[in-house]
Formats: sequence, C-alpha cells, structure tokens
Amino acid sequence: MTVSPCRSNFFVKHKDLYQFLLSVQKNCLKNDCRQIVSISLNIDWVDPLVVLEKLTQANEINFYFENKEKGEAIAAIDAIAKLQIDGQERFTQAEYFIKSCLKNIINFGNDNQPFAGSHFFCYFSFFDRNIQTNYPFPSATIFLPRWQITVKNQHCILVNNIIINARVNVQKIVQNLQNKLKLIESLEYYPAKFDLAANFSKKPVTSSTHFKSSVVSALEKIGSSHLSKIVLADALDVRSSNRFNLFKSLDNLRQIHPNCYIFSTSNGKGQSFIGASPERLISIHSQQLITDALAGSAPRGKTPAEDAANANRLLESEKERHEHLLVIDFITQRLSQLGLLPQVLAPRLRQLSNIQHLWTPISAIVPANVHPLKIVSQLHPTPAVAGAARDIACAEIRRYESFERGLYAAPLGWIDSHGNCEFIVGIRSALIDGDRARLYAGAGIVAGSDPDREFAEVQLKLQALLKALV
Ligand SMILES: C=C(O[C@H]1C=CC=C(C(=O)O)[C@@H]1O)C(=O)O
Repeated sequence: MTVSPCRSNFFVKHKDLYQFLLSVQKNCLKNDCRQIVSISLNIDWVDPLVVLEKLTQANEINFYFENKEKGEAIAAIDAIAKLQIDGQERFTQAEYFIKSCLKNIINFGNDNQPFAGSHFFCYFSFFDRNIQTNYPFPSATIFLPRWQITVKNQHCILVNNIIINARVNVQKIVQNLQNKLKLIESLEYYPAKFDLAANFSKKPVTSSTHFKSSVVSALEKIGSSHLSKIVLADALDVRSSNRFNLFKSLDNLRQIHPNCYIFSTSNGKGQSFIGASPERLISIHSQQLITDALAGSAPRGKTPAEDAANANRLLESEKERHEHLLVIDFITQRLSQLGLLPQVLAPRLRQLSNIQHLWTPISAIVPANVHPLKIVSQLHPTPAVAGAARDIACAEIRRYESFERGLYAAPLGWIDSHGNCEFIVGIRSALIDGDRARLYAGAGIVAGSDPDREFAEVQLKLQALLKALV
C-alpha cells in the first residue's frame, strides 16, 4: 500500500486566493451579478480514476476519459453549470451555452498549463431525439464540473470551478478546497480487491437470425436504392448477481484496451454509460484538427503469421476499402463545406487487442471563428457509424434496430476555453444500471458483405467489452 503525498502549492496561494475571491465578490456586490472562478492547482501525481471512485457521490453527474497512449486521464465530478436538451438545435445550443458561460469565467492559478482552467464536458446521443421515453440520458448534456482532475504525462492538475455571488461565504469556499486537497492527498492506491465471483446471464436483444436477415434485407436495398452503406448495431443484455462495479470495469477496460479511449459518464440517477472506443471524432490543439476515418475490419490472428495474413487481406479487400473510402469522402466533403482544407494522411492499420481496422487520419487547420461543436455537428454521424447516404441510412437504422441507440456511436468529449477539444465516437459501449448492462456494437454493411461474417464481427466487438465488465 502506498500513500501519495500531495505537495500542492495551495498553502502558499491560500491567502492570495482568499483575497482574490473577496475582490471578485466585491465586484459582484457592486454590479449585482455572479461570477465563475476557475482555480487551477498543480498537485502531486494521483490516478484520476481513483479520485473519481473516492470522491464522486451517487447523485452527482460525472465524466471520465482516458487515453493511455497519450498519457492522459481526466475525471470531472459534479456540475456547477449544466445544460441538458433534446432536438435538432442541440449542437448550436450547446455552443451558445459554452460561449455564454465563458464570458462569465475568470481564472486563478496556473491557467497556462495543459488541462488548467475551465473545461466543458459534453455528450450527445446518436439521434437528436430518443424515441424510448425512459432512456436515461437526454440527447445532449454539457456541463462545467465542480472538480476536474487531470493527469498528462505524469503531471497532475486539479481544477475547482466555483460560483461567487454576493451571498457566498468565501472563507468556506477556501476551506472546502483545502479539505478536498487533504482528502486527495490521503487517498490510498492499492491493487483492486478480489471480488467474490458474480454469476452472469446473457440475453441477445436481437436474435442472430433477425440480425442476419436485416443484413440480407439491407443488402437488397443497397443494390437497388441510394443506399450504399448502412451500419447495423446489435445489443446484448447482461444481468449480474452483483451490482456492476463501474470503477473496476473502467480499470479492466484500460488494461485490456491500452490503445483505445476509455470513457464513462454517469447521470447522477444511477445509470452510467461506459466503453472503450478506438475512434476519434475530432481533436483540436492550437487550431490543428485531426479526425479519424476508421472503417473496415478483420480479426487479429492467433499467431504473427495469421495476424499478418488477416492484415493483408484487410488492406487488399475491395469491399473493406470501399467501406472505408465512403468515410474518407464524407469527412473531407463536410470539412470542406465548413471552409477547411482537409489533408488526407497516409492510410494505415489500427490494431487493437482483438480486432484491426483500416484507418486514415485527416488533418486541417481550424479558423478561429469555427467553433469545435460546429465541426462535431457537421461530422456526426459519419458513415463509420451510420452509412451513406446518411439520412437514408439513419432512417433505415431506426427501422431495422429494435432498441434505442442512445449514447451509442455518438460524440462525447471535452472543450476548453481556447477552442482545444477532444471528441470520440462512443462505440463498443455499455449502458450500466445496477446489476444490468446493455452492451452495443455494430458493423458496416456494403455491397459484398456476408451476413455471417458481419454477425461474427459484431460478436467479436461485444466479447471484448464483456470481458471487461464481468
Ligand atoms: C460501429 C462500430 O464500428 C465502426 C468503426 C470501425 C469499424 C467498423 C466496421 O468495420 O464495420 C465500424 O464502421 C462499432 O464497433 O460499434
């Protein structure tokens, strides 16, 4: 058992912060307004997942995001400002909400470092309205967290966002931050305890026959209409004799899928959405955008020779390349419509623990007047998760799939105050509710697809997720 010391510079800044908050409050009194203060502090290394586990309350909304390859992990806990909406205008309204919050934020502390200052956490559902009336997440959620803990290359930063108005007790706010720091400092890091083995039962939401006959029917449409690709998803219901342990599942996911984005978000009402996705929708750093065209799949081989043979077959398959090209074409078209000049980088393979994909990164410079959410709304859903032509594919998805996609295959990520952001596509994901979980994965269907193989591909993706949950 090791205890991580937390030598933050807080105690040095304590008086400065107190004076600063008092001056903000004075201003609020004078102008009859309220102000958000974003306090950033360097602290010693902690594991944001452990902080999330120990600090989050069941009735608080939270968000977790980790990319082991990039040495990044973020936990966002509780909200001081939140927008939850449905409908077609969700991206525009989200952009407006972030912009109006930002007008009201002032920073205190090391706000020039990566992941200092205010960050907004956002997640959307696949469709702009969920048909299932009791689906536990709205079609857009954007929030500014009360607490944000980030690790970037072993460097750790704590952000505390607070609201100052004429009535708040500034002394109490400073004390609360001090207590939180002490708590984080005292967290114990130990290997996950061995839980008593739970029993699980699985029940496919769609029967294999139904899934395959949907593929056959979609192939007929592809041959005769304006549809050239559709991504059909399958869902698997799992019931456990114990409640699912979100933190254990996230820990498993990051061990099993070190080169994926691990994510989770909880709605503060008992439900969480979690997964391990290989697909980045967009990342923007200092106006440099990167997006992934990711489509076309093959299993990993059991031996290096088998693996290489599978990879070669994937790279040379006309059908897989066509499926992949539709995504590249769509992304480049959409970015061009926004006035960007997309550069298609060299195609490559994205090799995960159980599956490999055709992968083409696409880059562009983002003009300062184009908000990240404009790009997200322009790109989502790409043909990697919907199909082509997109609107026809989306209407057909509603017809073929018997379950609500909800947050599956939709954008989730963060945006900072400088327009930097990272959004991924929430594929290979699960909705967890106590002792129940619904797992989701899909596959792209194009001319030449084989129903048995597409079904096997989806099961392969579901199994990788299941392994982490049970
Ligand atoms: C829609 C999913 O995967 C997409 C991403 C990569 C490869 C895909 C494919 O080869 O079918 C899918 O387009 C999913 O895993 O749920």
